[in-house]
Amino acid sequence: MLLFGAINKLNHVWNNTIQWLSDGILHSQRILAKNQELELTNEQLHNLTLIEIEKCLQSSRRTLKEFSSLPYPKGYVLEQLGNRLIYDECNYDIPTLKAEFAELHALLTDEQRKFFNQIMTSVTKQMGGVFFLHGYGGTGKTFMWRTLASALRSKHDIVLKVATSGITSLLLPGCRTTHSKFKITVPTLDNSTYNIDHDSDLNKLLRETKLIIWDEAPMEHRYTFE
Ligand SMILES: Nc1ncnc2c1ncn2[C@@H]1O[C@H](COP(=O)(O)OP(=O)(O)OP(=O)(O)O)[C@@H](O)[C@H]1O
Repeated sequence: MLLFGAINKLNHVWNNTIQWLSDGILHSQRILAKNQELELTNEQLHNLTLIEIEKCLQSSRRTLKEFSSLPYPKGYVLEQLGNRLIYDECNYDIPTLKAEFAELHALLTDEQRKFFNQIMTSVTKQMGGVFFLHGYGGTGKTFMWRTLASALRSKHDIVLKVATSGITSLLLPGCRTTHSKFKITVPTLDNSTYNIDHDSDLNKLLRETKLIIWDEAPMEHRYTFE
């Protein structure tokens, strides 16, 4: 409504809807902080709600600063909010994921189950490793990734899903292209490095990540892996 200028008395609407607008903020902050006992004051809740609105506006290159009758989130809350990338990757509906995992896991074929167990063992024991899963179209690769992702995400673990092409990225929920996610330089040369700052949110996200699922990996130039 803000984007389309559909509200006249912004302040009035804000004051009368804040309790609904802020619904769920505490829940998502508890997930982000990995602390189910976390409590927030009303002021913090209001600020976090404003940050959510600001985030929506910024995705359309707009900002709350354009709306003088609405408060603007305070800086200290912005700092407290933490890493937005990690927040976004943790902000999943856990009961839905658990149900999805139970459904998919029960359907795995013996071959899929073997791969699933192998990859899950490597992740849970933090052994590291690279697994290359290939097969003809329709043999269940995407099905496997969905099972792995729901297994880990339902335990609050971070799984990044990336794909080489934009088309493929649309097939996997929450998926991004590798170039967008990892800031891979274009063109990618033999001496290129990922454009990720040491102290950046993305760096912290990658260090927290348990599994990266890279769809259509053979379509990528070998320099992007190296
Ligand atoms: N174990 C399974 N039980 C039931 N259905 C399955 C199973 N494995 C795969 N499928 C189904 O088979 C269809 C094809 O699987 P999927 O899309 O995962 O294949 P794919 O290998 O990723 O194909 P492509 O390479 O074309 O992307 C999907 O509808 C998927 O839900």
